[in-house]
Amino acid sequence: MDQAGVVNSISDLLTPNRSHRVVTYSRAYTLVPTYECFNRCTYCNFRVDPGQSPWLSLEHVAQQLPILRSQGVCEVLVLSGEVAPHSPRRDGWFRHIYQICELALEAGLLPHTNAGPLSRDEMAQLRQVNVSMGLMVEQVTPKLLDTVHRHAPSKRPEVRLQQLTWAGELGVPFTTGLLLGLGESEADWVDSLRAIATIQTRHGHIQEVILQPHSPGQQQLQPGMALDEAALVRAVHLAREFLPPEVTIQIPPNLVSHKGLLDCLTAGARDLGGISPMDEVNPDYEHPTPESLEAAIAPSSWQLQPRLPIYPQYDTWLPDPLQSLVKAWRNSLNNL
Ligand SMILES: O=c1nc2n(C[C@H](O)[C@H](O)[C@H](O)CO)c3cc(O)ccc3cc-2c(=O)[nH]1
Ligand SMILES: C[C@H]1O[C@@H](n2cnc3c(N)ncnc32)[C@H](O)[C@@H]1O
Ligand code: MET
Ligand code: SF4
Repeated sequence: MDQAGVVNSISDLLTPNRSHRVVTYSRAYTLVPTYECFNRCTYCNFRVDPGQSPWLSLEHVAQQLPILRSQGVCEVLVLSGEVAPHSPRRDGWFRHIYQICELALEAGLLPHTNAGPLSRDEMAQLRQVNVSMGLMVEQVTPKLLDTVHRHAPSKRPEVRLQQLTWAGELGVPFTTGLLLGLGESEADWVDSLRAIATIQTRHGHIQEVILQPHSPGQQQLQPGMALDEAALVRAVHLAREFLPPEVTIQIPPNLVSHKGLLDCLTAGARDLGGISPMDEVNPDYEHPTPESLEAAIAPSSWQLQPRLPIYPQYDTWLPDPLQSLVKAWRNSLNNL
C-alpha cells in the first residue's frame, strides 16, 4: 500500500461512520406547469412558444401525487417555462404554480420551485409553499447577452443575482449554480463563483451550487458543444476554492461518465441532485438509477444516501406547517 493509502486507512479507523465518503441525492419527480417560455436561450431543449402548450392539469397532478408518494418520492421539483413579468397572463401563470405546490404539500410531498426570476412579492408568497427554491446564475459575464442569451431577458446577470439576494432577505433555502460551456472563459467561472460567495457570506441561505455542463440535445435552437469532463472537474476544484465550505457542490449524474463522476467527487462534489424517471431539461440524457450509481461509486468507497430538498441547517427557517412536514420526513429517512 502506498503512503496515502496507509494514511487513509488510519483515518478510516479513527472515523467510525466514514461520513467523509457520503454522496447525497434527492428522490425527486419533476412537474412542469408549462413548457411555454418568452425567453429563447439558444441551448434550451425544453421551451415551446407562448400559447403552444397546454398548462399542466391540476386534476392530473392531484391524481398523480399520491402515487409518487407511495413510490418513495420526497421532492416535487416544479420547473417551469416563463410568462413575461408584466404580461396580463403572469398572474394566472403564478397562481397555477402556487396551486401545484399546494397540491404537493397536501399529498405530503416537499416542493422545490425553479420557475425563473420572480418578483419579490411572488417569491415571498411561494416561500409559504416551498421547502427550498432555486435559480441558476448561469454566468455573470455580460458577454452571453450578445450570444446564447440574446433573446433571453430573464438571463441578465443582475436579475439573477437580485433573485439570490431576495431569497437571502426572505430566508429561502436556495439552490443555484453555473451553466458551463456556453462560450465563457474559466476566469468568467471564477467571477460567477465569487458573486455567489459574496451573497452567501451576507445571507447564508445557499445550500448547494449545481455545476451543470452544457449538454446539447435534439430540440435546441442552435447546436452547441458539450463541455468536456476535464473542464467540469476543473470547475469543481474552482468552486471548492471560491465557495464557502458549507455550500455543497452538486453535479448531474446523467451528464457525466462514471469516471467523470468519480473525478468530480475527488475534486469536492458531494451531491447528485434530484434523481427522477426523466430529466425534463435534458431529455436526451437518461438518469441512472440510484442502484447503478451506488454500484459505480462503491468500489471507490463512496456511499450514496438519500436527502431531502432542504438541508437540515435550514429546517427552523420554514413556516411552521412546512417544518412539521419536514420533521416527519427526517424521521422516515432515518428509518430507511
Ligand atoms: O433543483 C434544481 N435541479 C436542477 N437540475 C437537477 C435536478 O435536480 C435533477 O437532475 C432532475 O432534473 C430532477 O428531475 C437540473 C438538471 C439538468 O439536467 C439541467 C438543469 C437542472 C436545473 C436544476 C435546477 O434549476 N434546480
Ligand atoms: C433549469 C436550468 O437548466 C439549465 N439548462 C438549460 N438547458 C440546458 C442544456 N442544454 N444543458 C445543460 N443545462 C441546461 C439552465 O442552467 C437552466 O437554468
Ligand atoms: N426557465 C427557468 C430558467 O431557465 C427554469 C427552467 S429552464 C429549462 O431559469
Ligand atoms: S432555459 Fe429556461 S428561460 Fe431559457 S428558454 Fe429554456 S425554459 Fe426559457
